[in-house]
Amino acid sequence: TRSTRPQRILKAVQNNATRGDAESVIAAIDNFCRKKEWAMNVGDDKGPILDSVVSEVSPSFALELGTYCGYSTIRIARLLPPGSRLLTLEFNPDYAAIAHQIIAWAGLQDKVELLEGPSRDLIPQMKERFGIKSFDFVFLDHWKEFYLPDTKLLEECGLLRKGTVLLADNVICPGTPKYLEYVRNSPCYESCYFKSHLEYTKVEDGLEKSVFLG
Ligand SMILES: O=c1[nH]cnc2c(O)c(F)c(-c3ccc(F)cc3)c(-c3ccc(F)cc3)c12
Ligand SMILES: [Mg+2]
Repeated sequence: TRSTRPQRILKAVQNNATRGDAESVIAAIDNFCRKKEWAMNVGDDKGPILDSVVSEVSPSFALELGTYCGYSTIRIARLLPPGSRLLTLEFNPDYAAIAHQIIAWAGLQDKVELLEGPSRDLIPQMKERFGIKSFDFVFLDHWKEFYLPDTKLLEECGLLRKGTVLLADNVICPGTPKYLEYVRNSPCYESCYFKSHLEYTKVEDGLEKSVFLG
C-alpha cells in the first residue's frame, strides 16, 4: 500500500541526514518539503524566528503542542541548555511514531519527551504525572481551534509564570483570530507579531510571541 507523507519524510531523513546531526536532519526535511512534497513543518523561513525566541528564553522547561514529524521539536531541542526538557504533545499516533524515529535520528531523544494524546487531557496531568512546576516556553502548533482553550487551560493549571513566552505558529494562515484577539487584548499578555511566510511558499504567515505577565 502507498506510504504516508510522514513515512516519506522519515525516509528522506534516513537517506540524506547524518545520525546525531540535528542540522542535517533539519536540512533534509526542508529540502524534501521544498523540492519534493510540501508538509506542515514550521520550515526554514519561520524556523529561524523560532530559533531566536528559543535562544533568547533558553528554557529549562519547554512545551510544544503539535509534534507532527518532529521538525520543530528538533529545532527547539537542539538549542536547549543541558539538563533542560522539552515535552511535545501529539494526538495522532501515526505522526508520533514517525516523530519518535526522526527525533532519535537527530540524537535528541534524551532532551525530548513525546506524549501521545489530546492536549486538553495531558495538560492537567503536567504537574502531578510529569513533575512540571511551570513552563518557560510554549510553542503552539497543533490545531488553530485549540490554541485559545489550551492557553486558558495552561493558565488555569498554574503552568504559566511571570515571563513565560508563548509562540504561536500559523496566526495568519490558516489563522487563529480568537487566539490573537485574546493575547493581543488581555492585560495578562504582552504580544508582538513576527511577519514571515507559510512554510515553503510565498504566502504570508507569521508567529505571534506573547509574554505572560502573571
Ligand atoms: O493544522 C496545522 N497544524 C499545525 N501547523 C500547520 C501549518 O503550519 C500549516 F501550514 C497548515 C496549513 C496551512 C495552509 C494550508 F493550505 C494547508 C495547511 C496547517 C493546517 C491547516 C488546516 C488544515 F486543514 C490542515 C493543516 C497546520
Ligand atoms: Mg504550523
